[in-house]
Amino acid sequence: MKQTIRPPTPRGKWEFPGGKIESEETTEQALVRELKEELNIDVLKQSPFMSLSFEYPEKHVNLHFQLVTEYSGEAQGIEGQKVQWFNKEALMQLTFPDANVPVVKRINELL
Ligand SMILES: Nc1nc2c([nH]c(=O)n2[C@H]2C[C@H](O)[C@@H](COP(=O)(O)OP(=O)(O)OP(=O)(O)O)O2)c(=O)[nH]1
Ligand SMILES: [Mg+2]
Repeated sequence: MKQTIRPPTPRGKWEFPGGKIESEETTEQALVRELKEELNIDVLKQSPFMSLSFEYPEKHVNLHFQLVTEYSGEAQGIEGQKVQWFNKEALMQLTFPDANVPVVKRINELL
């Protein structure tokens, strides 16, 4: 069974690991950097999974979700955050930020 990892959040909901793309970076480079910084893993293979825009009351976000199919190392919450692997059934029971609803739906359908 395919599993998906999510890291913690200061915002009280489960989130996928990741963060803001810096101005000189591609999406792929940003993911490699963020997963090293947040989980101490090295991403070896990734591909686009879904992109979307969402309006929170306080901000607009453009989110690019990537599917990581190969990595080395063992995921750890090295920034002190809670990290856990969930299978798909457990994933569907979690509470995510509102912007994540379409991606969780697509995980349910495709993975
Ligand atoms: N990482 C992550 N961010 C998400 C998700 N869903 C969602 O709406 N967001 C939003 C929240 C934030 O506005 C933005 C990502 O910010 P972030 O806090 O992860 O950024 P970062 O790692 O660069 O952290 P920082 O240095 O700015 O503290 O995207 C998600 O599943 N994962
Ligand atoms: Mg982050």
